[in-house]
Amino acid sequence: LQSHSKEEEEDTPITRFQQYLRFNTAHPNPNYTAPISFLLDQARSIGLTSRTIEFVPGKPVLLLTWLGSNLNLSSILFNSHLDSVPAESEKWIHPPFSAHRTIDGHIYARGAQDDKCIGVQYLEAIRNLKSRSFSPLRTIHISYVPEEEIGGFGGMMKFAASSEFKDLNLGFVMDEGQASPGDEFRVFYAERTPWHLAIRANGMPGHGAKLYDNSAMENLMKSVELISRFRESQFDFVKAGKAANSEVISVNPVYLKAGTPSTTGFVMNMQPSEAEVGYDLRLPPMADPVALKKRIAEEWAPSIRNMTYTLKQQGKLTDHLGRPIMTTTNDTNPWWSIFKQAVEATGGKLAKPEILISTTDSRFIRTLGIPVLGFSPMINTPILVHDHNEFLKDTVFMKGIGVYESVISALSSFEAA
Ligand SMILES: CSCC[C@H](NC=O)C(=O)O
Ligand SMILES: [Zn+2]
Ligand SMILES: [Zn+2]
Repeated sequence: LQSHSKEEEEDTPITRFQQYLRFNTAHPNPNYTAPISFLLDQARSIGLTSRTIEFVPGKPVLLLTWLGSNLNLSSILFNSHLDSVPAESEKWIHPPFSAHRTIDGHIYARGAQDDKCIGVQYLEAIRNLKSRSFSPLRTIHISYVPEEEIGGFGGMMKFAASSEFKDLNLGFVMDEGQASPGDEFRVFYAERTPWHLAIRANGMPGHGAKLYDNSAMENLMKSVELISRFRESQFDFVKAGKAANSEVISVNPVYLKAGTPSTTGFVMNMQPSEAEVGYDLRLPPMADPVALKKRIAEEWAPSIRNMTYTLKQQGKLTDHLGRPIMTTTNDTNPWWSIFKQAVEATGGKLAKPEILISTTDSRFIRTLGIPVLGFSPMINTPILVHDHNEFLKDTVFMKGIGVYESVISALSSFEAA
């Protein structure tokens, strides 16, 4: 593979994307300082004002602004996160922070799709709009937040609850979406509620050779089987084509903890007195959380089998009446119509709006009653979020800039509401 060394010395949207990708912002030790100083340089060269706010020490939020001509109108925000999930370097074909560009234009990096692409595309779109002397009616903000990948609690959760956020007077927000393997752009209007469930079993310990009832392991495994059956029942809806992955409840085991450690591994002739399993659960907006809680208490972790559990809901996805929060995607929401037309004006097509399978920072903004659409303009691209060998093709990245030019100019020119 030949590298594009000559081009990489130049300053182009692609090389700026590569530069941004080379900052290692992966957990557990994301470097936030270097990418923010890079973004500040970009903002200066484009002519955007900037502010850095640290709601949590060492976890900066960067806010860039292009003032509109009518300050009475609500403003619009384009959000992305600075951080990434870890990458297992040795399992990648190109190092995850090299941003290596192959001869056929694939740019490999952790964060290439999730979600450093949009962070740079927003800026490049604005750079182009400015060079065409476009002038926005509404103020345009761009935010770069930390900690999204670990729940947003030290990032967007704090930002969205701040007076600084309130003062932005936002009417509409765009945040990350997901790649589309087909040729229609995907757009997201809601998310699933994430729950972290830990189930513990307690029982009499005993000799490894003895058959007896109600050991911790036996009881935990009973629950694991029950949960697997529930998981299958949900997955069957998906496999039968009756629901999308994001429209059913997912429950996936993420850790198992049991056994009595020894110097060589585990004590083999002891049945332990404690065992634990952890699950990642996701509830679509139409699921009944009360019914699921009942199922957990009565079937998955019943006290009559000496079981206990802890359930942690990762942020609220309901309004003050307990209703799930979804952004309207029909003509009663003018922001939706403008967005849709702006994408179509570039020759693009939008797929049927979806619920996101995972969770993003959008939930903290939707709970404030502000409409948010999740969108990352990547078509004909495999979905590689959190996977090995995450990449984005240069041509796809460049087309996305054009899509945002259309979207940003249309939304910021919207006069009513
Ligand atoms: C528990 S909220 C964590 C947010 C995270 N976001 C991206 O993957 C997710 O797991 O969906
Ligand atoms: Zn993301
Ligand atoms: Zn992610």
